[in-house]
Amino acid sequence: MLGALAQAVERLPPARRWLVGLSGGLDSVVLLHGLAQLGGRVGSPGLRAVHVHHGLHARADAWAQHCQVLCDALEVPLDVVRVDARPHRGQSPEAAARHARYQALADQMAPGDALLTAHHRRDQAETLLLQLLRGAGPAGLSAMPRWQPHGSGWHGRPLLDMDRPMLEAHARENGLVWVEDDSNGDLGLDRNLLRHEVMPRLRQRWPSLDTTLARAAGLQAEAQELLAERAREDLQTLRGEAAGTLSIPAIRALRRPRQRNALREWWREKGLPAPNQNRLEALLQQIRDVGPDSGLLVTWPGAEVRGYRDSLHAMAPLPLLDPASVWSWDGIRDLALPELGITLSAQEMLRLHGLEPALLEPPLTVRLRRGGETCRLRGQTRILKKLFQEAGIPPWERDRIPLIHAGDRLAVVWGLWCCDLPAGAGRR
Ligand SMILES: Nc1ncnc2c1ncn2[C@@H]1O[C@H](COP(=O)(O)OP(=O)(O)OP(=O)(O)O)[C@@H](O)[C@H]1O
Repeated sequence: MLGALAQAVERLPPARRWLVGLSGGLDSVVLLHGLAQLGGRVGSPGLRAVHVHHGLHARADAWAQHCQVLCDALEVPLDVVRVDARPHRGQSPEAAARHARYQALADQMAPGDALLTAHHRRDQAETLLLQLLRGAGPAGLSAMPRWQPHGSGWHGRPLLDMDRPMLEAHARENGLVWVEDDSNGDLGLDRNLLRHEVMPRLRQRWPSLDTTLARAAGLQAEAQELLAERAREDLQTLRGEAAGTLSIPAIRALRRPRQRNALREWWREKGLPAPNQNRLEALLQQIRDVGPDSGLLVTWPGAEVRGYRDSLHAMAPLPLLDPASVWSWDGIRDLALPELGITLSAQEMLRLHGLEPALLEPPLTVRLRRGGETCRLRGQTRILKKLFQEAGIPPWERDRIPLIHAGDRLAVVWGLWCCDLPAGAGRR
């Protein structure tokens, strides 16, 4: 096992430090033990273990304690991180725990760190089958890569080419002790049903099932890489006018499979979840049918796509805002507006607008657009809506732009215009 592990880690990118995700189960105990044994080699990165305490199981404290005993014996530092793994509406408890776990593990990573988990070949085979049963395409059927970017570094799986019996043998030979999670026996969970009932039956007939399925996953990963390459090429020609947008007419000119392929890559690059098949088809239909400015909008959990003029915009769902919101600003200290994703500062005001906010007529208030606002530009009074239209600002952005008022006058449309001020006021 150690020889295979040494080879596997040599194929991983360099790292300053390895953080091992230690559940206390057999797989991660073997991984940590193996890495600790290799640790004496010249040039090995520093080693640290992280145990995520989900607080969900009656024995959760005992698992954390078990990890501590093991790490003390191996002289590997351990961090026990507690997380809130309560599921959101519509989320399964397993998905919530998994999400909280990977977030907590990513939070522990410093630049140059690598997260290592103990997924092995059987996990890979199960993942492929689960994805197949969900109707996944090549991206899902690629299952788990040997490594991928994660947090501020990367996430590697050095046991991915190893069989479970090899890990068990290593544990036996070294007298390792591990904990069993009794939820692993719950056949109500899809993965457990596959693991305990379906795969053993398949393995009787096809003894090298795990290797064969892992090979199929590798072939899918290769096909997916080519699709992603094609998508990246297509995205170059699809770029819309505004940064990060796509041109609707250019998308229309592609055949449907290429449209789908390019859009999936676009969401992936933006870190947004892809929609399910129904939502994707609804979007493609709107792309085909809507005219400019007819309000293309398709939403799904975690993302929304909107059309404005000829461009397609994708974003995380916009939080609802109260148009009556008013913030007061002293024009000196930074004013964070998290609902708008903006922080106002005197320095930024000077940079963007050449204005010293503290010199504006007090009190300074920040408001949102309610309709009917005007701004004097170069001596001419203009309706704000018209200015937004001329500048091509999409409607959903217009309502989120801070409007800084000096007394009762609109003085600054943040990032865009500085409305005419009485001679000399506020300007440096
Ligand atoms: N509580 C935990 N704390 C730290 N690391 C963990 C914890 N649970 C699991 N891990 C790491 O994640 C690996 C996979 O664990 P497990 O198979 O239970 O995950 P899963 O829920 O099936 O999801 P996935 O396989 O997608 O991570 C483990 O081998 C271990 O390295």
